[in-house]
Amino acid sequence: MGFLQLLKSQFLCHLVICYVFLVSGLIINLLQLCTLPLWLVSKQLARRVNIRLAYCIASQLVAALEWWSGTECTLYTDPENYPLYGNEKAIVVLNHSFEIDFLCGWTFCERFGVLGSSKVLAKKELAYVPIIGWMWYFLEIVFCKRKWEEDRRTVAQSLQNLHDYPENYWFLLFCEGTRLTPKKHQVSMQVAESKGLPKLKYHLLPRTKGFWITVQNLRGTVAAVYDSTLNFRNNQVPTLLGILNGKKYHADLYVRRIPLELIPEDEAECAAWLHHLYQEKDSFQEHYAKTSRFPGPTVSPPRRPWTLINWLFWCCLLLYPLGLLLTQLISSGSVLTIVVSVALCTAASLGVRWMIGQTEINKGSSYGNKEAPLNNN
Ligand SMILES: CCCCC/C=C\C/C=C\CCCCCCCC(=O)SCCNC(=O)CCNC(=O)[C@H](O)C(C)(C)COP(=O)(O)OP(=O)(O)OC[C@H]1O[C@@H](n2cnc3c(N)ncnc32)[C@H](O)[C@@H]1OP(=O)(O)O
Ligand SMILES: CCCCCCCCCCCCCCCCCC(=O)OC[C@@H](O)COP(=O)(O)O
Repeated sequence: MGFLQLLKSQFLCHLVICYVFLVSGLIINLLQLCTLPLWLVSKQLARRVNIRLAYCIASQLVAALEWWSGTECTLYTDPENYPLYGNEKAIVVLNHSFEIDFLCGWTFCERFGVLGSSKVLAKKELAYVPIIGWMWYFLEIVFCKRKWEEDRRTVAQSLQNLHDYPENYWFLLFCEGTRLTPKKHQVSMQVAESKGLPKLKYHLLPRTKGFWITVQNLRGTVAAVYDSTLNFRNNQVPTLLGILNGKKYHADLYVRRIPLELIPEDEAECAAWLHHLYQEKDSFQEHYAKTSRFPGPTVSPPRRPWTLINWLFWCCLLLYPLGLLLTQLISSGSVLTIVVSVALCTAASLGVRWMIGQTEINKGSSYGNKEAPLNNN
């Protein structure tokens, strides 16, 4: 192990990174709160300001992936469509089997200039995650309870609100609805069987209602669906803790652009279309398992310096006062102050560990474990 790699695995480094993320995140959340009056004056300006503020948070995690861990991202796609990426609004359909799939998604958003405005249909529980969840509130992220009877109205309303969104965005949909586990796969294949649908080897059976309602409500606004299939080289199982430890991964993403007009309007036809899409996605994963690549030509969209610049900015801004505080603390010699400070640091690191836990599959929800979902946690 080289010196740099050893350094990246040190707990002290992780503490510093988490401190910068936590404090800058809370400052940005506060700034976002300050934009509330602006919504009354100019909604579009408030949205544009919030896109930039959100970029300052999300890009720190992207910087950790692309600059700290040095993870590489290769895109397999039709070169004819490449110039459209980032220059139109799109719905992204992605497989949900990796703990950092959302972060790879963000990384591609960053490289095509839509990171700040990127959106997702997310489970409601994530709205309460400090910093990221609070940031999403100001980005008009669409939340669902994964209870259709309640979601059909609220999700449609939130999607309608995006009609006059002033900047291009990618709207991410994990149609599987939950992360893939052997148990959830087994249950979902029983459902597939009961519905007379072909079994999938690498995916859960997609939930079709969220896709249909998204397509219907964003018609006329969004130009295309980007069918995206993600995998990692050499059977890597990437984690956020791995990224924090500086572990390098290699992500491969296969993207097909499907014009929105090609997607059926009728609910049943749209559902059948999505099931067929997942059967195709399954065959792409089979191809990957056999050949270690997706079909078609590759391109590696380059990483941009902005995520690093933003990260270094916050480090410079926040590490100096931390240094001053520590010096004062040690020179004060007060045992009580030192004990309180250590307790605060411990609480903060436990908080960050809890946030990282939100990304871990083994701490995931029980949604999809039973044919009729009983609860969401
Ligand atoms: C590559 C570029 C990437 C770009 C990235 C862009 C943006 C990035 C932005 C942000 C990044 C951060 C990401 C954060 C990630 C957070 C993601 C999540 O939170 S995923 C969870 C929430 N999302 C979803 O669930 C979406 C999919 N779900 C749906 O669409 C659902 O239909 C629903 C709308 C949520 C409603 O769910 P509900 O359970 O109430 O209803 P369903 O219709 O789904 O269920 C009943 C239906 O399903 C059948 N059934 C029962 N059991 C199962 C089972 N185990 N598997 C499959 N199907 C099952 C049941 O028979 C019913 O069938 P029917 O419809 O025929 O009646
Ligand atoms: C700069 C680096 C700083 C690192 C510090 C650590 C920061 C921690 C950040 C935590 C980010 C939290 C964002 C949560 C996104 C999780 C996305 C996700 O994958 O959700 C799962 C759901 O889709 C389905 O849930 P399940 O039903 O599988 O359960």
